[in-house]
Amino acid sequence: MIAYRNLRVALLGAGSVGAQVATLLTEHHDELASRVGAGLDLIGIAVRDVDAPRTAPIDPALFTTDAMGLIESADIVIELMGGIEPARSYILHALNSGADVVTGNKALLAAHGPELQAAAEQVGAQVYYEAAVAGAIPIIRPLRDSLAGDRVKRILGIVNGTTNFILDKMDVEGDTFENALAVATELGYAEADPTADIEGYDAAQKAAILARLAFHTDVPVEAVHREGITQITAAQVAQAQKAGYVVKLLAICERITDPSSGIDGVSARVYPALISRQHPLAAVHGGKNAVFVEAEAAGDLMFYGAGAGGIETASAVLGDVVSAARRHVAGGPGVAETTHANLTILPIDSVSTRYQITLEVSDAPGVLARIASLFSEHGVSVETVQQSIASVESGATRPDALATGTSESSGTATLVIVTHVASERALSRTVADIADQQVVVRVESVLRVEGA
Ligand SMILES: NC(=O)C1=CN([C@@H]2O[C@H](COP(=O)(O)OP(=O)(O)OC[C@H]3O[C@@H](n4cnc5c(N)ncnc54)[C@H](O)[C@@H]3O)[C@@H](O)[C@H]2O)C=CC1
Ligand SMILES: N[C@@H](CC=O)C(=O)O
Ligand code: NA
Repeated sequence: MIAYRNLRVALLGAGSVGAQVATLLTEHHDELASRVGAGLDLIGIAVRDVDAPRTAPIDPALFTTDAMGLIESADIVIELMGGIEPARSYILHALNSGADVVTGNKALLAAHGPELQAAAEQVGAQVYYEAAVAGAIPIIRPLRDSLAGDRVKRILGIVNGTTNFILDKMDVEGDTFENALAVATELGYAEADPTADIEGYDAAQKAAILARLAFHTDVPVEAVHREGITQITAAQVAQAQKAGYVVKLLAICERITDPSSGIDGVSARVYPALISRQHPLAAVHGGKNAVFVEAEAAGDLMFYGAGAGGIETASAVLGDVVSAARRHVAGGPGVAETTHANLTILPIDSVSTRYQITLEVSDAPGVLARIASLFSEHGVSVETVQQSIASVESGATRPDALATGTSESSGTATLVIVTHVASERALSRTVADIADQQVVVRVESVLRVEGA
């Protein structure tokens, strides 16, 4: 039985996600009302242009350009416009007007999360943002609530659908980067400016949000080390495949200790990395996302599903709307988010991981021994070395002459070296010294190997 008055819901933005939220709120009105114990009435949708053509069947009477007026009449405000302003001002206005806020705006949360949380706390309201990380996948609540009694050690996340789609198409179909990006954009995965996806900004925003929840520490998005996928070539993807790896853009949030200073802290970083084809994240194809959480007591957990897409993301938004509505009905404060741990955010130099280094070197006796000695001088232990040798006449490859030092060729060879865990500092010094060697034609790539 529904005893509580109907709750007034305002929606800001009617794009890919907003239009789906409006449709679901309307079509599922009675079902949602019985779950919440109160009707959820969509009272208006703030848009830029009330006459713009819409693909979703939404009552045109709901559209308004008066966002502030709409916010002031609402119990729950759903922000799905994206961007920093006016979204930030609208959300602050909503909180100060006593409304709870639901948003999917990771760019805003990564840049102004602490300000919004403080504003919510001050008035006893709450900001809900399950849609902001990994779309439909429940990951905010699991980190904030389900794992609140555990200690998270590390998160490895595929949190950007666009880049996973591109890398997967290059891996599975041998597609080009450009073509795969065009398809991802057509499917509605990419941000309005896809630079946010392919240069890793979107994943870095999500990493900042995840690290904050996992380690109870504010993590400014500027402190997240970020590398995108634009430097990844078809040749690297093919070589990874041959070696039993797959290239994925990973967001990594980890408790680490700096090997030089001994400072204990948090690393948040985004880069394309190799992971073994045996790792569960290797099976995340297309635009799907997955977040692999390693916790002290729970062990390994993986959260998998649709990280992007209008209707899929609308599911996460509606879940938050129901939570907000239930809190209105039941009363009481919002769920606390703590940042009391206040850990140091460590730079990329403090990280230790495994690496794959690909070199083009002179095909001459003694070269391998020289390269190996440089790794050893810097304390970087080598796990495997593979080589192929380009024939000067044909350009074809033949295996292994360089290892035995028997080649008389004046051509070049490709060396693929995988290290054991080494510090980023030691590795970059090693690579700098290698690049200075006369026998080294070029350092083709240095990729981190994650997931061990
Ligand atoms: N599309 C997706 O798969 C996902 C999107 N998100 C996030 O959800 C939010 C919405 O994303 P989309 O729906 O994809 O974006 P979109 O670009 O399709 O829709 C945004 C809508 O807001 C409108 N808008 C912008 N500024 C406005 C203003 N000042 N007043 C009124 N309307 C305004 C735009 O005209 C547009 O119709 C973003 O923060 C995005 O990062 C999160 C997870 C997945
Ligand atoms: N552009 C993003 C959309 C969801 O956050 C992505 O590709 O994952
Ligand atoms: Na989510």
